[in-house]
Amino acid sequence: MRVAEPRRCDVSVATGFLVNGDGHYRKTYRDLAGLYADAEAFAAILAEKADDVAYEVTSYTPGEKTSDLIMGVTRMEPGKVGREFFLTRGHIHAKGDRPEIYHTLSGRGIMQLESPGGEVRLVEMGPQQVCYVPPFWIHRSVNIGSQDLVMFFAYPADSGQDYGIIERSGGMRVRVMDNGKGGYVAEENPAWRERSPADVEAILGGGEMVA
Ligand SMILES: O=P(O)(O)OC[C@H]1O[C@](O)(CO)[C@@H](O)[C@@H]1O
Ligand SMILES: [Fe+2]
Repeated sequence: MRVAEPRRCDVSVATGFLVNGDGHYRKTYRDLAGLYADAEAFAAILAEKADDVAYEVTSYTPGEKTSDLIMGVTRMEPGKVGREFFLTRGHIHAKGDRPEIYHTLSGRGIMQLESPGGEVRLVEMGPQQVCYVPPFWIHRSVNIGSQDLVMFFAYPADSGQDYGIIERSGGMRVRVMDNGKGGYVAEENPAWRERSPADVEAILGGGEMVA
């Protein structure tokens, strides 16, 4: 068996890019339709900057196996839709037992986590703090600061992303909102629907998790 070549990439914290990677995608505000609670405020953002970049990901994918690690950098703009802070779409890994790490390089964020059973964890993320996202947690990042949120991430290359799990439950269970005092508050999402025990079991697939 031939061994893979090492790869050196550079992280540009200032631009929020992984330099010398092999992947790059952008999400515009138009791409984020349906994620936010305040439809009127979202329409106003679309009217102003529908095709501007809301967040972008530069990455390096060395292979496709469980034993390959995709690594990259996510850069997310600061801002709010109404009182709700800007966020990534969020997903669970299609292979749910795959974990992920996120290392915050700059900005202030929340790693918003939700277990299949509906438990919620909000992990505050500042520079040089690393969040371990265990297997089976739905995860999304939220920019609660006034600057770009820049995070390095790594996860097994065969993880995949399942976005439907959030859509099917009417969004994530809480929304991270401006508390009007320079901080955030988690508010219940009234549209959220609990997953059935059968759904939860299908997601966990006999795997183990703590929460
Ligand atoms: O894939 P989403 O939920 O739009 O969010 C993007 C973030 O998640 C990732 O897909 C990694 O799991 C990164 O590309 C980035 O940190
Ligand atoms: Fe992920």
